[in-house]
Amino acid sequence: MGQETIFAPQLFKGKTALITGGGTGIGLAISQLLGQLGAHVILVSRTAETLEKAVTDLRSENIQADFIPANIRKEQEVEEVFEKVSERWGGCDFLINNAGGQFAAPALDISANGFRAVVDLNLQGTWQMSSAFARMLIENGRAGRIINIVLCLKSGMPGMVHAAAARAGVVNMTKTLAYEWGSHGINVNAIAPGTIETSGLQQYDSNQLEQSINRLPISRMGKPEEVAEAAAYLLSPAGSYITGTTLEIDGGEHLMGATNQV
Ligand SMILES: CCCCC/C=C/C(=O)SCCNC(=O)CCNC(=O)[C@H](O)C(C)(C)COP(=O)(O)OP(=O)(O)OC[C@H]1O[C@@H](n2cnc3c(N)ncnc32)[C@H](O)[C@@H]1OP(=O)(O)O
Ligand SMILES: NC(=O)C1=CN([C@@H]2O[C@H](COP(=O)(O)OP(=O)(O)OC[C@H]3O[C@@H](n4cnc5c(N)ncnc54)[C@H](OP(=O)(O)O)[C@@H]3O)[C@@H](O)[C@H]2O)C=CC1
Repeated sequence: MGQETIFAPQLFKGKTALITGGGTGIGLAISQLLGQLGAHVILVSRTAETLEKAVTDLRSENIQADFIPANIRKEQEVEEVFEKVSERWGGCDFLINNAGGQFAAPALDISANGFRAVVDLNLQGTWQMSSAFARMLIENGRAGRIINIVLCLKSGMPGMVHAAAARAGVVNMTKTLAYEWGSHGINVNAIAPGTIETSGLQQYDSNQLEQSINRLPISRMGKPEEVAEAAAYLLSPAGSYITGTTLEIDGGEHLMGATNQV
């Protein structure tokens, strides 16, 4: 069955993709699509039960899927992920840094530790994964691609200052690493989703979500599958000359200016 796609069935045959947060929402849609296009997908997140269920479902569609439970905030666990990937499957070609999130709160209600937690997950975690992935590729003389899933940054994100700061850091990290690692054959890009219909949105006020959706040029929520198609494009041969960019998949939200998230 699988997801509807414009891409050819065996586009990613012979490729291996590691997807953080690959067991839920946007990450699961990316795992599903890359898998159905022939890639071996390796799902990474903290909750083994969620990953196990996702992998069982993917395998039932003849997708080659595996999982490694790990917390991307923990440097040692990240190192172990890549040791396992190298030992068990001889490395991988694509890294999708999708794991992330935050809590909505006015800036004055965010403690130093609250700010640190969000930066640690979204910026430090993404860096640790990217760095370990690039080292593995470069040691093996292998090319690769990285996609960082960020946020639609608009002109600021009232109610999410920690996430806005962390993701802006990832956007600039994307450009900088694209520059530094281009000569190693590693393309680095980001995707900035707008409001995408996943269970991750349950923590937000539904009235506020509705208001922000209503004002969009394309006035509906995005689907995780629409983000997955963009990821497949960037990972495909069509994306071979694209690096350092951030692709907005947001129904035009980036045109709208800031809205309050709390
Ligand atoms: C229009 C809306 C568009 C939205 C677009 C975006 C959508 C998405 O991103 S969907 C993604 C969905 N998933 C998530 O966002 C969940 C992610 N959240 C988390 O995983 C965690 O909350 C965390 C990583 C952000 C923090 O985890 P952890 O380190 O375990 O946090 P602690 O519970 O230990 O707390 C640390 C620190 O933060 C303070 N804190 C936690 N929640 C709040 C809150 N709601 N308001 C204020 N402060 C909060 C907490 O009190 C701790 O601080 P101290 O008390 O000073 O120690
Ligand atoms: N939905 C939306 O509207 C938007 C989402 N995004 C971003 O897209 C990404 C996916 O979000 P979405 O699918 O909606 O929400 P989900 O909550 O389903 O996805 C978050 C994923 O990240 C994983 N994760 C969280 N913390 C860690 C950690 N420390 N180590 C490893 N994995 C972790 C979670 O798994 P586990 O708990 O098992 O660790 C989960 O699978 C996030 O980065 C989110 O911020 C951006 C813009 C809009």
